[in-house]
This record gives sequence, structure tokens and C-alpha cells, in this order.
Amino acid sequence: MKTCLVLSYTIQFAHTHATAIALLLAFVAASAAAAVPRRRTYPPGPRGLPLLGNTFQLPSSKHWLTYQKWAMSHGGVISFTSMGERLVVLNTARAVCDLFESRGAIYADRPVATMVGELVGWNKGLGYARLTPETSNISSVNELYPVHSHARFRVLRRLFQDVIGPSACQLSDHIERLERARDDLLGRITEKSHREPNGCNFSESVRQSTSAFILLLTYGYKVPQDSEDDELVRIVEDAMDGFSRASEPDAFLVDRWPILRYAPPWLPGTGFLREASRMHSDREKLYNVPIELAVGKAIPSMVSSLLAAASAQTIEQEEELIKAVGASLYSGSGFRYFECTHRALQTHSALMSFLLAMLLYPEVQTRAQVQLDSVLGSLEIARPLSLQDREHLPYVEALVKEVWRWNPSVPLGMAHRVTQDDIYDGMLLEKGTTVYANLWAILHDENIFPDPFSFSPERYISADGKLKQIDRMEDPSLIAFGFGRRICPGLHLADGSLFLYIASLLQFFVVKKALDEAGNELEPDVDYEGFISQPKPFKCRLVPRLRGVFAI
Ligand code: HEM
Repeated sequence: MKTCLVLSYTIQFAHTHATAIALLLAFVAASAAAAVPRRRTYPPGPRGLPLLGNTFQLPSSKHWLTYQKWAMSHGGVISFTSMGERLVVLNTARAVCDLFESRGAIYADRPVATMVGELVGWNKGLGYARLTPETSNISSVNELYPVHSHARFRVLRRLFQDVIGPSACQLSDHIERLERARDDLLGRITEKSHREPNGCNFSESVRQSTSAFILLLTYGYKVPQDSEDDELVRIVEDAMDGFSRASEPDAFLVDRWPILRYAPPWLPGTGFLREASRMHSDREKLYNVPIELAVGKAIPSMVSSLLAAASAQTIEQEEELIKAVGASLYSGSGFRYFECTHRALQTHSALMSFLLAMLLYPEVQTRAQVQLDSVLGSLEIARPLSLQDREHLPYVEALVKEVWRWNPSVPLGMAHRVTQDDIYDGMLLEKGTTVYANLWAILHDENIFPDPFSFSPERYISADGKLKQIDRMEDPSLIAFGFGRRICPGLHLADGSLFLYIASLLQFFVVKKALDEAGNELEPDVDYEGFISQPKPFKCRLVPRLRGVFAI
């Protein structure tokens, strides 16, 4: 309408007939162009098959390597289709910052996860929390927090911030718990080394220790020696088993065709409904039972401090949220006390990568130990390390950054969902599209990290031995935890604990290759597996640097 008015106005005032005709033709051409639906310019990607798209070009594991290869031919932002669904992968720090950080609101949602989120009920917690538009003005804790609401998401993030945000991680209670967890790890490792002096796989000791720490942190609960029969460990294990199994990509058809959730249970092929109901009740148990254990406990915990801060009028609503935060701490950190085939743990994976790196780069280990001894004293008179020493140990700090970079535990982050059509560099990211940040590709970008496959803490150290000033897009101890509004809320906890574990292990042990029966050193297998990427099982020795001293 507006265009027509402008046109008639222009014709009236055109000086010549010819000009009017030219303008008319231009208008007709422009209208015709507008009438033809414009081709949508999705981000580029590999050419797929008609109807099937790229489904059969996708690898069965280590997807991040394939995405990085495609990005080399098509550019940093790529798209492709899998089983009819369009996916977008961001392979550069610039693109992830531009979208997840600068346009955060559009990228803060998670895709629907029918099995794990809707049926098993993990969407009550943080990781799978959806963000549909707010329907009511929920602004105070006097209101209920429906599962699908911005308000619930915001409150959960705030509670996480209260218990494991940067300030909470500086508190003496928190540091004490971390140091206790460190001592527990060193104790388990010492014991295992005594039993198998020629070398062993330390994965179990690391897994149990890091998981026991999460129980201590959340409920103030100390795992007893005989953990096999422990009721709480069992409850958490069962719930986490369901969580891991239900979140496996493509394990359940209902994730592909959500309509199946309404199928009658007698229909063949609907066994997943029974599975979902069992997992649901395991999750409910995890929500309800441990909170009762934490109440009135002498050891302060995350749950007890949140309960103490809740006001009497709102305790019912807040208790529900506190249960969700407790359970999300497990799912987020990946609690697994017993052997698990479904899923690895992030901190566990980072520690195993560290041990592997020390086997392959002994000179890095020696340099870190020289710095530790110079700050803490030589071993005969050394004191145990504390987190306050961190700022005096730039090389160890750089080593931790390199562990985050070399084998990031969550190489593709978690899926984000676009909440409205968005144009980026002329490319359309359509509402509803699932977007991943390829953190692995960013951390192996040779323009930022030259020679990216070498393990080299030196890349963060300046000529005077201090840490270089680096910005957010070059800092693996930030990049490895994702970007934007869904950035990992466990970042400060994970980074602090990894520092303490690594520095303390180096203070008291030398990591050496395992020996065969003839006393020859065995080369470790250097490979990774899993969506939470961890090194394939390998053996090593942790040899005390001075007899007796490591028993702190
Ligand atoms: C090695 C350690 C860890 C790494 C590398 C890691 C990494 C990540 C990444 C990449 C994400 C996805 C961010 C995104 O969507 O863009 C994430 C989410 C999350 N992480 Fe971690 N994480 C670690 C440890 C932890 C710990 C110790 C906790 C809790 C105690 C935790 C709790 C969570 C939660 C709750 C989310 C979901 C946040 C949300 O959806 O808003 N993580 N983490």
C-alpha cells in the first residue's frame, strides 16, 4: 500500500512520459521479485542426498572432528541435515561469542528432550530446562515456578551461583571441602599404587573420589568405606544411570518422534514407556530422599545452607527448587561412583587427560615440580598446597589451562535451540534449529593455539615466567565451559578442584609409564572415546617423590 502511494506520487511528478514508463516497469519487476519466495540462505555445509540429507555422512563418534573438517571447506558456521532436522555448528570463537553471548536471549533455550527431559523429568533441573516465553509475571518466590518458564530457569541459575559461583568458591567451608576431597584422592591413589606397583589404571580411584566430593558438597554426606551397600550412593547411582541412558543421543525413537509418548503401553515397541517410568521414579527418589538426610546434619552443605536461607513463608516452593539444584549438581558434574559404560564424568575425564599428558610430556611435569618446590619448600619440609598458593604458581596454572584445551571434556558443549529467526553474516538461523558450539575446534584453532596437538603450557607463559594476559576467546579455562547464558555454572568449582588435584598430585608423585613383567616401560594408547570425551583406558605409575611424605 505504502509502495503504491509512493509510485503514483512519483508518476505524477515525472517530467517525461518515458520516465514514468521506466518507473512503472521497475515497480512491476520489484513486485514480481518480492512475490517469488526468496531462497533461504542457510549456513553452508556438505552436499547431502535428496530427502536423506547428510544423515549417512555423520560419523558414529567424535563428531567434532568431522564438523571441523567441514568447516575448513565451508567456513566457520556450517549447517547440515540429519534425519530431516537441520543442525548448525559454530566452529570459531568469534561466531560463538557473536551468537551465544551478544545475542544471548535468542540462543539460551535447549531443544526438546522428550525422553530425558519430559518423560523422565530432568527438565525440572537446570541442564534440560526449557525456556518457553514467560506466560505470567512470576517475579517473587511466593509464586510457583512452572517447569517451562524463564522464571524457573533464572532462579535455578541464581541458586547455582549462590552455592558454586565465584564468591561461594572462595569461602573457607568450600575450600576445606575441596582440600578434604584432594586428600581423599591422594589416599586412594597411594593405596592403589601400593597394591599394583608396576602400574594400573587409576580411573576408578579418580571417579570414586570426584563423585564422593559431589555428595559431600551437596548433602554434607561422607561416603563410607563399604560404599557398595550404601543407600544414598545407590539412590544417586540409579538415578544417574537413568539420566545417562535417557540422554544418549538417538537411543530412543521417542526423541525423534515425540508423538510416540502418547502411544498406549500395550503397543509393541513401547517398552521405552516402562523404562521412562522406572527412571522417573528413580529420579523422584533422588529428589526426595537425600534432602531429608541433609537436614540437621553437622557438616554444612549446599542443601543445608540453601534451606537455612529460605524464608519460612516460601519454604515449600523453595524446597522443590533446592531439590532440583541438588539433583542438577549430579547430572551437571556427571556423578558416577561405580563403573559406568554410558557416560564419563567431566572432572574425571580432565584428570585422566592430565595423567596421560604427563606420561607423554615428562619435561612439563619436571618444570611444574620445580615451581611447586620453590613455592612450597623442598619435599622434606613441604607444606600441603592450598588454593591461596595458586597465584604464585603460574606454570602450574598454565598446565591446567592446557589440560582444558588439549582434550576438552565436553567437546561440543550442549545443544542450544534458536528461539526466533536470526540472520548472521547473511545466513539464516531458523527458529527451532539446534545449534552446537564446537569447543574442540575452537580449542584446536591453530591461529590461536599454534601446533594445537602438542601439550604446551608454555603457550600461556611470557618471557619473564608470568602468565600472559589473554582474552576470553583465547582462554581454555573459560572456553571449555561454553558461552552465553547457558555457560557451565560449575566452572569455578571444576577449575578450582582441577587445579588443586593436579598441583597436589605433582607435589607428591611423579607420573611414570607402567612396566611390563620384564620391567620395560609400556607406551600408553593415546586415543579418546565418548561424547564426554575421555582418554581410552591406560595404565601408569604414580611414584612418590619421597617415601612417606605423600601421606598428608
Ligand atoms: C570438567 C568439568 C566441566 C566441564 C568441562 C563442563 C562443561 C560444561 C559445558 C560445555 C556445558 C554446556 C554449556 C552450554 O550449553 O553452552 C555445561 C553445562 C552445565 N554444567 Fe558443566 N562442566 C564441568 C563441570 C561441571 C560441574 C562440576 C557442575 C556442577 C557441580 C556442572 C554443572 C553444569 C550444569 C548444571 C550445566 C547446564 C547449565 C544450563 O543448562 O544452564 N558442570 N558444562
